[in-house]
Amino acid sequence: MTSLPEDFLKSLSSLPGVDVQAFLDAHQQPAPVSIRLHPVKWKKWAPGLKPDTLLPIDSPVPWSANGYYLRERPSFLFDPLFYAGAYYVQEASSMFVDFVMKQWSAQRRSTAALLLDLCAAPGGKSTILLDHLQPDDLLVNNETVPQRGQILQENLIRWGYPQIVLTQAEAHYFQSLPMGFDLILVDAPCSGSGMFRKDRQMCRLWTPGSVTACSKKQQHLVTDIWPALKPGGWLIYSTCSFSMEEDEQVVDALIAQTQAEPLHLQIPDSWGIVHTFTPQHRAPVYRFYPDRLAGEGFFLAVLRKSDHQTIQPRSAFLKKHRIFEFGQLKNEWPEAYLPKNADVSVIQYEEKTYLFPTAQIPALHELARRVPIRMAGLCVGKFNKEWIPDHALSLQIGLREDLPTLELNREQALRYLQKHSPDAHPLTPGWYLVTYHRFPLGWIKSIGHRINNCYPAAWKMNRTIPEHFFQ
Ligand SMILES: C[S@@+](CC[C@H](N)C(=O)[O-])C[C@H]1O[C@@H](n2cnc3c(N)ncnc32)[C@H](O)[C@@H]1O
Repeated sequence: MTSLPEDFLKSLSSLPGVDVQAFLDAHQQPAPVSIRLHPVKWKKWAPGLKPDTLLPIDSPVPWSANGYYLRERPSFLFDPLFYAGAYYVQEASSMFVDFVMKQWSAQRRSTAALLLDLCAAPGGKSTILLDHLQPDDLLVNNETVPQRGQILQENLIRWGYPQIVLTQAEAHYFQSLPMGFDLILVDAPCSGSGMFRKDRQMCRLWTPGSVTACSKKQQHLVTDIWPALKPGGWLIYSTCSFSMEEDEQVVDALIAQTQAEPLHLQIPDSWGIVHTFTPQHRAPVYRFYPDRLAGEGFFLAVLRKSDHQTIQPRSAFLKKHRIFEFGQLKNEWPEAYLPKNADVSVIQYEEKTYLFPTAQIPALHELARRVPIRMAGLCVGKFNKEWIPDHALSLQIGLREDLPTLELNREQALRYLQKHSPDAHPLTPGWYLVTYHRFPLGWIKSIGHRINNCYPAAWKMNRTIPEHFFQ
């Protein structure tokens, strides 16, 4: 039995569109399990393979092109496909961002769009935004908590798109950028009531005080980031809280301060999403209740900056040297691994070489003087007489399909992820891609009599693999 916090129960009947008894009943049911498949990797590496031959797929998530409910919860941590970035384990309601991105893509005007995920870790919604990018677009993924930034980095490397920058900055840092963002997602830190069913810990942590504190922080986040939005740009605001203080009231406060234009989304009634309005400005907003649909608690609103508003970059102390130093564009292209592609350029920092969208190099120059950057682009490796491939290159969506490969079964793949060297017949010296059901997992290097496992030590799977995985 999940018992919900008493103060939360008192506020329950005042929530828009809630059916209190059905809501409480739903909290005694298990949360559905869902994943989002990688749209590029399945087509590229396993074009003839049906995902349901490898995963217990049940039915599609109605509002997401690649989202599926599963019949049961597999041991994701012991599934090599998870490490290959073949899918992302994601709660179904939050996949609604996929639907919103489809609407944004249909009306976008910029050819090289700049997007910001302000509160990005662990990266679930960043992977949704990435699935909607054109080759010349760039997604800036921001996270202020360093340890969470590390997880974000790993998840984005696994997803394999080069159009990324990872930053670690408070929202106001972005106000001095001259170019502005075409789309900003603020998936705000919140009191987490929407996760009560999925994560019982949230019931213990929730207090009325946490709602008030989160509401204050959320209002700061949206008002601080609003100036960085281009005229005509969209701001998607979302939380996994049911409390109006964190949802409707934040939207109303932003509209009062900025004349933001709320956007209406056309959604079928059959999806079970509650379409309601904010009390003050009557802005359309979308609520997800676990008794009305197969998903957890979620709230979302979309606000547009009017075309008449201008972007006035706040003056900032610009660093004479870039905060983030990256080198000149390199001529060396890792042709042995990636077909040459004019959409992507090769930049260098800290001895390593990264792929980065060519059209966004000027934006990277601007960012680098204002915002602390953790990573820009996807690492391909080091050029030292020959290419020494980086782990991130093996997970890249653009990787060549004709590379020397060693295909592993599940037991061998799990042992590879634990950094054991594969037992294989002697291989001709050189680099090999290690695959599982053809999905790349990483590199090995044969030096003739021995095979070196090049999976990153920091990513090593340390858990003991239960015996039944090997039967
Ligand atoms: C709800 S989570 C984001 C989940 C993420 N969008 C996803 O889909 O995987 C909110 C994140 O905001 C981060 N955060 C907290 N304070 C922040 C701030 N001032 N600016 C940006 N992010 C912040 C938290 O550390 C947390 O990782």
